[in-house]
Formats: sequence, C-alpha cells, structure tokens
Amino acid sequence: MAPTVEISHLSFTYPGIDGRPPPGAPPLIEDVCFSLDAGHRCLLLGSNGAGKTTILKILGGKHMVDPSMVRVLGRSAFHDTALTSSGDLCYLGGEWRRDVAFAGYQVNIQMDISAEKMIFGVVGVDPQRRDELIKILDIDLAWRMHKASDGQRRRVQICMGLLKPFKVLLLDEITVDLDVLARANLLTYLKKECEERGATIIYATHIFDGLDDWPTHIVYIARGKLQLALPLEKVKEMSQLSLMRTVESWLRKERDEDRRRRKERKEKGLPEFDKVTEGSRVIGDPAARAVNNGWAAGRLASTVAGEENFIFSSNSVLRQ
Ligand SMILES: Nc1ncnc2c1ncn2[C@@H]1O[C@H](COP(=O)(O)OP(=O)(O)OP(=O)(O)O)[C@@H](O)[C@H]1O
Repeated sequence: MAPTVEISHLSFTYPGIDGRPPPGAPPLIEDVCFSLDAGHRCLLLGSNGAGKTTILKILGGKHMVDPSMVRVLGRSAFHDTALTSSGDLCYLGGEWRRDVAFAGYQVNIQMDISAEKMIFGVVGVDPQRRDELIKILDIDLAWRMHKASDGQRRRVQICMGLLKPFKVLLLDEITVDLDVLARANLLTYLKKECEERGATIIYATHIFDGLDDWPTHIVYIARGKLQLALPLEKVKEMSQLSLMRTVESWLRKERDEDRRRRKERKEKGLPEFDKVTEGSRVIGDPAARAVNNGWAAGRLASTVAGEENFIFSSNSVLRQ
C-alpha cells in the first residue's frame, strides 16, 4: 500500500515581501525525507525553532512547495484543497489555538456561546462519534465559552477539530492546557483511531508525559534538517533511557555543538549567530502582508479540482 504521508527531499524558505525567498537566505527546511503509512503515529521532535511547525504547515497545505516534495494521501495539500475541506486531512495547531471554524466562519474561541452550540454547529457528523468525543474530553455542554477556563475551551476546540473521521491528523502541540486526565484520555483515543481506522497522526510536542509507548515512529529535526526517522522500537534499541531522557540527550548534544560552532565563529572574528536575512518574516507584519498577499493569492490560485489545474504563481505561497 502507498504511504499516507510522503516527504521527499523537502526544502523550504519563507518568502520575503515580494513573495520570493530573500536572496542569500539559507533554506529553513533542507532535504527532509520520510514517509508514514496508515496506522502510524509519529512524534515530531526537535528544539525550539527546529522547523516542526513549518513542516506541519507544509503538510497541512498552508505553505506552498513543489507538489513532488510532499504527498498526503497521494495528493498535494496546498494545490488540492478538497483534501482538507473533506476532513480527510486535519491540521490542529498554530492560528487554530485562537480561532475555530464555526458555521462556515473562523470565530474567536472566547465568544459568548455555549459549548453545545459550538459542537453541534459542526454539521455532517456521526452522532456516535460526537458523543464519544464529548465523553472522552469530559465536556459539559452548558459551558459558556467566554467564561470557560483555557483548558475547558481547548477541550471544546479539540472535540470540534476531531468530529470528522480524518485519515491524516497533524497536531502542533495542542495539549498544553489540558489536565493530566484529559490529555491521557485524548492520547488513548488517538491511538485507537490509528489502530482501528488506520488513521495516520503526526504530533509535534515538547511534553513527553505518557508518550513512552504512544508513538510507532520518531522523527527528530534539528536546524531544519532530518536527524532521525525511525520506528519506536529502533529508538528503544539505541537507548535504554526513557523517551524524554533520550530526547533530552539529543537536544543537549545539539546545543553543545551549536555552542562550539558559535565559539569557533567568534574566534575567527565572525558574528556569533548566523545572519537573519532581512525581510524573510512576512506573517504578523500587516504592511508586509498587504504587499505579499500570500494568503489571498494562494486561495485564488488553488483549486478543488486538483493540482493538475493549478497554475504556479510566484507569490501564492503562504496561507494562514
Ligand atoms: N512566517 C515566518 N517567516 C520567516 N521565518 C519564520 C516564519 N515562521 C517561522 N520562521 C522561522 O522558522 C524557523 C522554524 O520555526 P518553526 O516554528 O517551524 O519551529 P518549531 O520547531 O515549530 O519551534 P517551536 O518548538 O518553538 O514551536 C525559526 O527559526 C523561525 O524563526
């Protein structure tokens, strides 16, 4: 069977305000390759700034790359928006932490509305799946979203995000606000989704609590480059430590190498840190966005009819 997620020589640089990678900017993601099959649960690991979110956003169709570099269910998520609109590919993370899709709009998760209205507002859902998620996440349907705690709001949001039976799920640290029990229940549910329905999950996290036996695969990224992509049992053969201690040792080694490199640069009279290329950060700067129009152009240029009808446009590379 073909892999459900295939990343092949993926390289990516954030565009500047003209929609193109700034001259001389080194790729943020460089030559990353790995693939996953139905039923796999992959932990995507790395230090802050390693490139995990960027990879998940590319997989989720939010950043444009050459369609040959990333295939999800055999398709390119950026060019074939039906992949996400059908619910087959689901991305929970990033901007999703503030907003949620409700009645066809992106609305703020803190508005004055009940949890029931939010959850039951998602149409075309299997009622049994909905009931199970409400139970697992221990949601009180009477909660008012503007008065709920961060964790309670997050549970409603996760419930809404998981209502459709996804085939591929991308999670960018969504469990930070959850209490130990809610997180454990959610992880158990997600594991079941992979084992019983053959879903594929990629989960980027820094929280290792309860994860020792959860993943089937581990992918470790450092400075945008793939360091390791292995089944969990291979990682366990390599290290007798817990998963958290193993990852801690990788990150410590990475930091020591960084420090050594910086020291060498300093000794040679070079700047300690790599130069940040001017103009490479476009998100969050309204003036830049107005010129770049990455999101709007991306929407206009992509097509539900599939990538064969897609016309490459130099500035249609980012979606929020
Ligand atoms: N919109 C953007 N424009 C330019 N550079 C960006 C943009 N978003 C992220 N970056 C840069 O890309 C690099 C990787 O960021 P990314 O968010 O993918 O890392 P991460 O591994 O998810 O980190 P964390 O664990 O802190 O969430 C960082 O150096 C970051 O500054």
